[in-house]
Amino acid sequence: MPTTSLLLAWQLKGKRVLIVGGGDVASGRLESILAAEALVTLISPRQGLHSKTLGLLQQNPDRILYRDRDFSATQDLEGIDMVLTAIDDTNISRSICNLARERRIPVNVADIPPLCDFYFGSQIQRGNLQVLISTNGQSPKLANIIKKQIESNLPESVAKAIENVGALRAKLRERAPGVGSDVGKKRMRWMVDVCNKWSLEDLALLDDQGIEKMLNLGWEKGTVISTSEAGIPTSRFKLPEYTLPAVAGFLSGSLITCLAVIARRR
Ligand SMILES: C[C@@]1(CC(=O)O)C2=NC(=C\c3[nH]c(c(CCC(=O)O)c3CC(=O)O)Cc3[nH]c(c(CC(=O)O)c3CCC(=O)O)/C=C3\N/C(=C\2)[C@@H](CCC(=O)O)[C@]3(C)CC(=O)O)/[C@H]1CCC(=O)O
Ligand SMILES: NC(=O)c1ccc[n+]([C@@H]2O[C@H](COP(=O)([O-])OP(=O)(O)OC[C@H]3O[C@@H](n4cnc5c(N)ncnc54)[C@H](O)[C@@H]3O)[C@@H](O)[C@H]2O)c1
Repeated sequence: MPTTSLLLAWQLKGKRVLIVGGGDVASGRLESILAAEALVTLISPRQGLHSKTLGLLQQNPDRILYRDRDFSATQDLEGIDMVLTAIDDTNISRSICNLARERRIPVNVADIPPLCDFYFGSQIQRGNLQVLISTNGQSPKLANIIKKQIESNLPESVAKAIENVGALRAKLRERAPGVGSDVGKKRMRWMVDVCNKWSLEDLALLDDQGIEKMLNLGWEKGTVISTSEAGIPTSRFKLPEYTLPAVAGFLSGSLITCLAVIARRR
């Protein structure tokens, strides 16, 4: 078995991230870092900025501290929690990496694995769902292809189901607060039962009234109610997505066979 990476969901909100470079790759890094609500320092001469980097700079003037110059010195690393470089000069990248490591600041140098404390991966995002595909540095392009395969198999309802379960959990915590206590154990058991009993499609249909019913009629009595008890239409008898193409395929196949038989008889 290969040595693996530790995959985590890094909470960057309010942390300061330094991005060195403003080209195509840096623009992707910048977009992801802004989505994580980090504070960004971007160092890159204006004339080399990619149009996407420029657009993000213009849209987020309060969240990006922009320096229109090359990376200069150790002062650029003061107060920084994470360093990302995406420049086309390996020697400068190596020296920035060394400076960051001396200060124990995690660093990623795009495309140079030995200079990375962590790798980026191919990402799927659907609302609060994030999936990271990493090939452990072996093949970024395959990571991108695998991402598309996973994406095409994700149910439509997944983002909504996650959002609704998040709302249910928040309401449950208001009703039964406390951490690490017996009520905490009961809460967790009940949430596990809800997620096991209700399908993703059903959870995606849950509304505020349904949540109230689940809590009043279910949680309070130590049980999980059904979708009909919660007053939401059941999705159980929905035809699977592949039904229509399968039926169409079967019918056209039968038609072609019939025509072939008729033609042969003539
Ligand atoms: C996933 C993605 C995320 C992102 O960067 O955001 C990402 N690379 C992407 C694209 C991509 N990169 C390259 C190609 C050309 C095809 C090819 O070479 O295969 C393509 C495809 C394309 O361009 O279409 C070239 C390349 N990349 C690295 C090396 C060096 C080496 O392997 O030694 C070389 C060779 C340089 C050379 O030959 O000179 C290294 C890394 N690239 C990583 C991430 C990390 C490992 C990810 C993993 O574990 O899977 C790692 C280790 C470090 C890092 O940069 O974090 C993003 C796709 C996002 C998406 O679209 O879904
Ligand atoms: N991991 C990946 O997904 C991936 C994919 C393609 C390329 N890359 C690598 O990422 C690097 C950047 O690629 P790109 O296409 O964005 O390059 P690019 O040439 O478009 O952009 C480089 C940027 O860095 C800036 N720059 C150069 N020296 C600088 C310095 N000393 N200080 C601050 N800014 C400086 C330039 O002005 C420019 O904005 C390359 O080394 C490339 O090999 C990585």
